[in-house]
Amino acid sequence: MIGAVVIIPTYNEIENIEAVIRAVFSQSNYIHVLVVDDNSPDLTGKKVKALQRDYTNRLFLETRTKKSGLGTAYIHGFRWCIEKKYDYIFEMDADFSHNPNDLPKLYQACHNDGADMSIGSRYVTGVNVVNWPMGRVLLSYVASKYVRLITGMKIHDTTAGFVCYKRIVLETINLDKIKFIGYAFQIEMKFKTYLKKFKIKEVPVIFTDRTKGESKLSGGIISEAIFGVISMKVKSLFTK
Ligand SMILES: Nc1nc2c(ncn2[C@@H]2O[C@H](COP(=O)(O)OP(=O)(O)O[C@H]3O[C@H](CO)[C@@H](O)[C@H](O)[C@@H]3O)[C@@H](O)[C@H]2O)c(=O)[nH]1
Repeated sequence: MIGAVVIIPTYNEIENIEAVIRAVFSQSNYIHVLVVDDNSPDLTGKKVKALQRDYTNRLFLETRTKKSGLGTAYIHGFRWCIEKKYDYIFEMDADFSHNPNDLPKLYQACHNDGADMSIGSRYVTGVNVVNWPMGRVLLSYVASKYVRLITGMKIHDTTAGFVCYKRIVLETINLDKIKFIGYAFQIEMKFKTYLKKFKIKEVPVIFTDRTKGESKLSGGIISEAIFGVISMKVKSLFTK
C-alpha cells in the first residue's frame, strides 16, 4: 500500500491503540499511520509516542489540546496528510470495529478499480454488524436509509467511518466549510464527494462492536445528524 496513510482519531483508547497500530502495520511494509489524539486523559498519546521508536518515520502523532470531536480530528488529519502528499488517505476507528485486515480491499478499490472514495460498508448485503445492541443497529440502519432518501446518494452506508480517499478528493472539497463533528461529519464528507461527482465504491465489510473502551456516541451527535442532513440538502439546492 504505497503512498497510503491511515488516520486514527483517538480519545481514551489506551486499551486498543497499541494493538490496532501493530495490526495496521502488519498489513503492509509501506503504510503509514497518523494518530490524532485529543490529549486523552488515559495517556493514549504517550503510548503512541513510545511506539514511535518501533516505527520510525511511519507512525505520526498530532495532539490537540482537548476533546473537540471526531469530525474536526479528521479535518486536522486530512490537512496534515495533504501537506505531506499522501496519495491514499484512510479513516479508521481505533477500537477494532473496523478490521485492519480490510484495509487492502479499500485500497484496491481506489488504486486498481478506479474509485476516488471507497467505503467499508456494513449494508451492501443485508446488515453486517456484530455485537451491536439491536437499538444501535436499527438507529444506524434507519439513519443510512433516511440519508439516502433525503440526499439522493446511492450509498447504502452513509454514516460509515471506514473510508479511503484519493488525495484529490480532499484537495477538492473545501475542508473549511465542513461543519459537522459526529456521524453527520461522515455523511457530509460523502455528500460533498458525491456532489463533486467523484467515483464512490462501497466495499462490503463486517463491523464488530468494540470489546475494549467506550463509544463516544451522544444524543447531540444523533440530533446533529437528523437535522444536519436536511439543512445540508437544502443548502446544496441553493448553491448549485
Ligand atoms: N480525537 C478524537 N477522537 C475521537 C473523538 N470522539 C471519538 N473519537 C475516536 O473516533 C473513533 C470512533 O469513536 P466511537 O465513539 O467508537 O464511535 P462509534 O460511536 O462507534 O461510531 C462509529 O460508527 C459510526 C457509524 O455507525 C461512524 O459514523 C463513526 O464515525 C464511527 O466510525 C475512536 O477511535 C474514538 O477514539 C474526539 O472527540 N476526538
